[in-house]
Amino acid sequence: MKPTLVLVGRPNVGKSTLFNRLTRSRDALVADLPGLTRDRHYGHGRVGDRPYLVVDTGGFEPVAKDGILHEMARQTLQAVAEADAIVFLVDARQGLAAQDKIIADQLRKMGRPLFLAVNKAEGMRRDVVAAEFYELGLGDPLVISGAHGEGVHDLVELALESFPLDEVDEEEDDHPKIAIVGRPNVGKSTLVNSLLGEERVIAFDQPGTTRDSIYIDFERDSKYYTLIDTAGIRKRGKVFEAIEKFSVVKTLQAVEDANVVVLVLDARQDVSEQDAHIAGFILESGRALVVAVNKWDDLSADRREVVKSDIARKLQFLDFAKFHYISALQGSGVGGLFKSIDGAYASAMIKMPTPRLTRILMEATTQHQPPKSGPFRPKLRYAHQGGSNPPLVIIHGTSLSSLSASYKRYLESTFRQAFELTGTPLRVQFKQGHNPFADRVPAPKTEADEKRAHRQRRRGRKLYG
Ligand SMILES: Nc1nc2c(ncn2[C@@H]2O[C@H](COP(=O)(O)OP(=O)(O)OP(=O)(O)O)[C@@H](O)[C@H]2O)c(=O)[nH]1
Ligand SMILES: Nc1nc2c(ncn2[C@@H]2O[C@H](COP(=O)(O)OP(=O)(O)OP(=O)(O)O)[C@@H](O)[C@H]2O)c(=O)[nH]1
Repeated sequence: MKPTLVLVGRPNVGKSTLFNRLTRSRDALVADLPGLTRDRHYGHGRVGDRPYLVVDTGGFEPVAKDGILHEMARQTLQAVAEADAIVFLVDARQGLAAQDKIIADQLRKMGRPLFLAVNKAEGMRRDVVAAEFYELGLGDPLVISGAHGEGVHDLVELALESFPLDEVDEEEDDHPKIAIVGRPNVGKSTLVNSLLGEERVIAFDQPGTTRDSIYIDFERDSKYYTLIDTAGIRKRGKVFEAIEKFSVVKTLQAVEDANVVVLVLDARQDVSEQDAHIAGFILESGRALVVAVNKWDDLSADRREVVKSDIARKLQFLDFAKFHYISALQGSGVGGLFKSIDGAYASAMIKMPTPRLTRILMEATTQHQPPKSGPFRPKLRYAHQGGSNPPLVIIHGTSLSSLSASYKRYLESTFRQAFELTGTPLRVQFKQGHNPFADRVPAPKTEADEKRAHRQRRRGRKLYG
């Protein structure tokens, strides 16, 4: 599982600036999609060959006793408690604030690995900046500038140092691993009950046994599925109960771990910022997706039309996914949900043979040539599959850097149609072949090579000259 870094600190210390820097490389992947919020709080980061997840906890007001700030503080504390490493940001320019001490006290109690980062320190002397923050008793302050990227790499490397690199899970299961996610109160537990309640649950740990077992295997219509548990689901009598409430960190990790994500929305409420953040994260992760708009029973007929179009507009960037309008409470629409889960899983795991991919590519370029850019026309030579879940198509050729975004989209949708993909993103990558002429006369590398090449040229002249 990827380690999760959680950024905490009082408002305005530079958390979102740092967050953006840490997740920036992935941003390009999902940039400019209509409806996708730019102001995100969850994302993917990578340092060297180490991937990790980042959570920006937003403005943290630890003293709020009730209301929305209190609720935010509660969720922040939970994210912090579940973090693999906490990065606590303070502001070098403002110096040590009273609120920093309150937050530090709370964080210390969590017993998680904790890194104190003194931010906005560009152009300042490290030792001078660090000095006053020793008082927090959190060890050596790490002096950084999120805006300028100074010290950021070292900070992340240090924070991730003690986590083993994820070994790649080679063993491929042949059934979907499903994560059911959504913000608090949309009906996830009710849906889980309607799924598991009537189905044969194959392995289920009874109350009181290990809290770490997060996979629940079940069978439905003679097919196997694994549910990734985000809320510590336990069986009590006839029903299943969630022992924990909504958990950001577990949600993110479940999405990473799943093949297919079921995003649950509440039809009675507008698509919220939190819905959009979770949706954006799912998109970025590349997982297959089915959207379940829940509590549909509670809506009048004309209200339903309004809600449908509103959701479609706001979540336009998820248009590759199937949307289902369900009632978890009444168990209606759940069968259809499973059809889409199966379809999305099959699409996500599809095998695309090189000859077929290349043939589709050739047909596509014959129908529409890639437009010339400058003196060269991009030449697309062949395509092969580079991965699954999401399926990745790698196209090789020359002058590929001048391919336009719209031409890339054309290719993507051609592959998507040819393989009838549903419910999964498809990624297309372009690999520039090397210049074929450069390979003909390899450049001499050593003095001995140079002499050998010289001899060969002379011999060649004698023979043919
Ligand atoms: N000089 C300097 N300014 C910075 C740096 N990082 C962030 N800032 C500035 O600090 C201000 C707050 O930055 P944000 O990233 O929005 O801070 P935040 O902690 O996310 O704030 P909240 O969302 O209110 O919690 C902005 O004006 C940033 O431009 C830095 O490394 N150096
Ligand atoms: N009308 C209606 N109410 C529903 C439906 N599904 C769930 N609810 C109600 O919505 C409320 C929240 O449902 P939960 O299943 O606890 O929601 P959750 O997403 O698991 O909530 P957290 O555990 O807080 O993340 C409960 O009162 C449910 O009875 C539905 O299909 N229709």
